[in-house]
Amino acid sequence: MPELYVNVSFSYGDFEVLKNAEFSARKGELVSIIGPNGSGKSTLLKCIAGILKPRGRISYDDVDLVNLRPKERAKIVSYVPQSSFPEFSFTVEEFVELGTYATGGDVEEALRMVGLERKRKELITRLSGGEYQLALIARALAQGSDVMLLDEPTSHLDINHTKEIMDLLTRLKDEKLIIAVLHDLNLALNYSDYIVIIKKGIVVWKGKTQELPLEVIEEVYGIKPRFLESNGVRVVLP
Ligand SMILES: Nc1ncnc2c1ncn2[C@@H]1O[C@H](COP(=O)(O)OP(=O)(O)OP(=O)(O)O)[C@@H](O)[C@H]1O
Repeated sequence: MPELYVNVSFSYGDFEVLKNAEFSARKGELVSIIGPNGSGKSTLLKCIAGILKPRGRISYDDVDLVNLRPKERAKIVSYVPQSSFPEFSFTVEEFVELGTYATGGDVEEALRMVGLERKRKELITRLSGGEYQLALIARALAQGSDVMLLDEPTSHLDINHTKEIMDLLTRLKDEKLIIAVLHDLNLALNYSDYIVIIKKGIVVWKGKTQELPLEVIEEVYGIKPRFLESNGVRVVLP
């Protein structure tokens, strides 16, 4: 399976946010990036997406992504930003079509995969938060890229829509590498195959989800959470 390899450093001015942040992941995996607020998770995602230019190496299937032209990179990586209220009154269909600019991807298929076919003529400003998140994912899907990056795809969503998004990502990983920044540790523990934990710009732990020692969570977040474990489901309570 094609592999994404990341080993990057990045500074905003003099402030070094990422320090040789390194991990690798393969197509077919759902990877969660977790860590305390301000640890550099969004910055790492933006580096992989090509929005920020880091020092170091990012490659997919041995293709160097850091120096790839944006249009070429868009064929490999798509990015779903943190959801905020839409600024333009596109219809759902027009909005998803934006994703096809670089790659000529398939709007119909993207709408179908997220279940928004019947809302295609609706203005995105009239969608609910959950539907808008699906539209953002559809726009990224329309790029047809192998790697999909998502920054907090379930923030502001209720448990029903959170499940819908996580189940969707679980289906999508069959044909993609999905990397999501998540704040909710329980989603990370129960949906992802692989976890990358960042603290102060350093990858302090990475590995298969079931191998994550819960003490690492104590160390990283500096608290003593309560842990419950039942039938292979692990839950962390503050
Ligand atoms: N454009 C910017 N200019 C300067 N500093 C920035 C900029 N964007 C982020 N930072 C700083 O870089 C650090 C990492 O930010 P980043 O958003 O990557 O963290 P994060 O782990 O995603 O945080 P959160 O969990 O709170 O969303 C923070 O200290 C933040 O204040």
